[in-house]
Amino acid sequence: MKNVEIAVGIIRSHDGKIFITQRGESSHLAGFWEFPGGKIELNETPFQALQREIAEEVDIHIHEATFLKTIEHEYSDYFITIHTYLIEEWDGEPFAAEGQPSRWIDEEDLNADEFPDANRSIIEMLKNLDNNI
Ligand SMILES: Nc1nc2c([nH]c(=O)n2[C@H]2C[C@H](O)[C@@H](COP(=O)(O)OP(=O)(O)OP(=O)(O)O)O2)c(=O)[nH]1
Ligand SMILES: [Mg+2]
Repeated sequence: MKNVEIAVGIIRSHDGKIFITQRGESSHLAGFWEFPGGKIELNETPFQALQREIAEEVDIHIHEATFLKTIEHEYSDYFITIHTYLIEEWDGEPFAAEGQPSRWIDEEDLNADEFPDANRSIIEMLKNLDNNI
């Protein structure tokens, strides 16, 4: 089966809100909310892909991000590998640069049912992150 490798950013403000976007009507997994990001291109590191995708999709520039973890998930027709980063510093103001719906959401209100299945363990990890500090 095909393997898709992506990098995504959890863009978190100082007051604990996370910026999420909604997948377009015509896309695969349409209607689900997601963390901005996308596919890693040839000759790109995961962080370079993150920087590029975050600039394209939400128009902010990041100098650094904290790598959280890599998760693997099997959808019915492909495998996905997701490199997850926490972004707490950036230049600019995030907005849905590709016209997709977007919102800031309190971390505790993240609902795994509104995200693709692969995101379930990412959301669990996020909710545990702050309890463990
Ligand atoms: N961006 C993102 N993609 C996710 C998440 N969870 C998840 O299963 N995916 C899947 C959906 C897609 O199969 C794949 C990412 O594809 P994409 O369509 O966003 O890739 P891309 O931004 O490079 O866009 P494109 O050039 O292929 O149109 O990862 C998530 O939280 N964020
Ligand atoms: Mg994308």
